[in-house]
Amino acid sequence: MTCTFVSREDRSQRYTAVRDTTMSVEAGEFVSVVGPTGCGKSTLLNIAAGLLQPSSGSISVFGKPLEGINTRAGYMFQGDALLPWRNALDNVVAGLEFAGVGRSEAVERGEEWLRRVGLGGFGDRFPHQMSGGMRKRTMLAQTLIRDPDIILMDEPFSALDIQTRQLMENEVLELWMAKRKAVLFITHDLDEAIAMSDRVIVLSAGPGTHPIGEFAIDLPRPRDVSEVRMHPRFVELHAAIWGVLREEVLKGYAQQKLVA
Ligand SMILES: Nc1ncnc2c1ncn2[C@@H]1O[C@H](COP(=O)(O)OP(=O)(O)OP(=O)(O)O)[C@@H](O)[C@H]1O
Repeated sequence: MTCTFVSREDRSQRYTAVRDTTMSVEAGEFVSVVGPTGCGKSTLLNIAAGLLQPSSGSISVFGKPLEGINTRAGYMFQGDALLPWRNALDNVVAGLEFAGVGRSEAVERGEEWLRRVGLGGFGDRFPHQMSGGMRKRTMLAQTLIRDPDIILMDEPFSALDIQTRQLMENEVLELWMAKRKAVLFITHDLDEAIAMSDRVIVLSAGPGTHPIGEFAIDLPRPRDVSEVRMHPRFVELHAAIWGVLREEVLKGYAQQKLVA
């Protein structure tokens, strides 16, 4: 699959973000994609979500070609995606409401999910009354409440401090271990990718991003993201993947400096 953006002002101006890329995630598999900044990671995720059409190539979901929005997927964005005028509970149940679930069932399931993400009793807080970690937990509950078969996450924890981040990574792993849904996880943090995943895919710097390495993460589960970093196999995998990623990060950085 390839994805080229055409400039609105000048249609001869084109930018091919992703080129000749084939990627698959098995049911129940946790796959991370790492790559230098601006290389096209979010573009790939938007394509998987059905928010963006590839310029050529195709996407299939559980064997069927994807047309329009990927309704089997839940999407957790990089930034703050909560509605500021809704409290935590009403944010969590928004998707159920849109799907036509009745209020009392929605509230029951919403409260259950708030408890699962450690926010039991905080349902009446508005986004501005919550910490960054609480907002992320609310977003997590909002994404998972509809029980999607595929979970798409775009650097979900990049804005958090390291302690909150590790807590949330462990929570996501725990929830994932219980349900084993397919996860496509975008991050620029190699440690996070290795600690969480079954497989790590490395993307090249753009333009024309494509996978340049793929690594099976054969670390035992269940994992604690801070402990697993001490595992000798973790260190080995980190060195091997960084060997592939390093050059691309430098290229990506040089390009950003050119643009700036
Ligand atoms: N709608 C668009 N129109 C034109 N160019 C775009 C559009 N969306 C993305 N791009 C370009 O495509 C490239 C890839 O963007 P993308 O957001 O996928 O990168 P990323 O790897 O997710 O970045 P980051 O690590 O900074 O989040 C960038 O150079 C970006 O400027």
